[in-house]
Amino acid sequence: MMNPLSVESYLEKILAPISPSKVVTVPLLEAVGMVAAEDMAAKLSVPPFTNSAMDGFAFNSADLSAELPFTLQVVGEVAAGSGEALRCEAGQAIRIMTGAPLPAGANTVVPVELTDQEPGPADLPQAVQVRESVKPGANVRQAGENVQPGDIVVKRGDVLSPAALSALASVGFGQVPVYSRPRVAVISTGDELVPAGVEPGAGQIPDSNSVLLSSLLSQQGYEVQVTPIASDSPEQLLAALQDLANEVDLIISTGGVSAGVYDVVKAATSQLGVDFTKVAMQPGKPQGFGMVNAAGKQIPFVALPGNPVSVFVSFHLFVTPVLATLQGRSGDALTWLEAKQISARIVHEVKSPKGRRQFFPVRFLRDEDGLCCERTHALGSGSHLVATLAQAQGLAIIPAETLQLPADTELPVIDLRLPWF
Ligand SMILES: Nc1nc2c(c(=O)[nH]1)N[C@H]1C(S)=C(S)[C@@H](COP(=O)(O)OP(=O)(O)OC[C@H]3O[C@@H](n4cnc5c(N)ncnc54)[C@H](O)[C@@H]3O)O[C@H]1N2
Ligand code: MOO
Repeated sequence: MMNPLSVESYLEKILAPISPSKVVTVPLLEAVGMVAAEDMAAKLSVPPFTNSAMDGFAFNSADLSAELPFTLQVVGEVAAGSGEALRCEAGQAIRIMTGAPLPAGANTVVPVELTDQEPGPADLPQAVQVRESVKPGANVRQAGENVQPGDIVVKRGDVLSPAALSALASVGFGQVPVYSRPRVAVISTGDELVPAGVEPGAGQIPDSNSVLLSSLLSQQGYEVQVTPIASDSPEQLLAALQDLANEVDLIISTGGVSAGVYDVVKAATSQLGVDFTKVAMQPGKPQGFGMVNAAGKQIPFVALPGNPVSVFVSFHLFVTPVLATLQGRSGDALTWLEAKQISARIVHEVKSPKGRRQFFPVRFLRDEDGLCCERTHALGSGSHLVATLAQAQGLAIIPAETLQLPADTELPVIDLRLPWF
């Protein structure tokens, strides 16, 4: 039997055949969380024109005097949004508002508080007395000092955060080319499952996996299609896959990947080229992945184990990077995962199985020594502990070679409170 793959090797294996989805152009207001499909070069400079950083009076620094106070004659006013061409001659000042274009001849602004004038609404004075010293060029924002036309503001593969979108707006864009957001299908398999809210009969349990996956996906902005529970019949599953391939860009199933007699996903999809592997992790050991040829296209198919905590852990470790790769995100999956890791002290002893990296749900606490965490249930990483997933804020990680750790050990923890994008 093959040795289990490491989490890293498995990730590399499943991401290798995935290429980004098609490019679409969307308005900035619809693009948050999507990934830029092109380098975006500024069309406008920022600032677009030289302007004042303060409400005050603009003048030429040649008029600065070491003798304070000194007086300038006020010859006009310029407010933000004004396109009026004003000129400031020697010995003159122009009243100016924050963001207003600096008049020709002026290169310095004195804030109103450093003059004899009262801040706030007031008639235009005939003269202004400057009472405190001002440096030449003070309070002036030069055109293009942030970026100039042609400067790259967002790179292909960057995730469009609210801040990135505001940057694009500021340099002249109203829309942006992005990789389309994948549509995702979720199939839970198992004859024992009944839909959430339906009273289970003998030997039956509620289907919590499809609720978990579809909610995780919709929380990240994906369009999700949940397929009514497929039975443990391979024919029915194959037919469902063919239908779904027409409508979605990724199919995720849960259950039926292990060594059971009725492991339907394994039985049905091995013939489609889906590869079933053991990964050296706990929970989440049995995993399946393949590019499935259906409806005339190749669709990534992720077959997760049925145990609910295994689904939760596998979603964060594998499905999220698959989705990020489908969306053309730059960089590599291990860096994305590392970006979600913090260090926290575990307040109790932990045990871990040999040869498998353990991921167990924790909640965060704070004590006199700072950030710490504790398991959400005394059974730690048990893959069936779905009811206490409600409290999971992080996934603590125990290295594969570690079997036991004392209380108060610092551990890496995937912080699930942080957004993936
Ligand atoms: N002989 C072996 N047995 C098992 C092995 C093994 O290596 N050898 N691996 C164990 C591990 S580890 C896992 S994980 C599971 C994976 O099992 P399957 O993917 O085949 O999943 P099922 O057998 O269908 O279900 C497992 C478990 O999860 C419950 N389940 C399934 N679907 C749902 C759902 N939608 N909502 C809630 N709960 C669900 C199901 O009732 C089972 O209790 O295999 C071990 N066995
Ligand atoms: O890998 Mo299984 O997910 O340990 O229970």
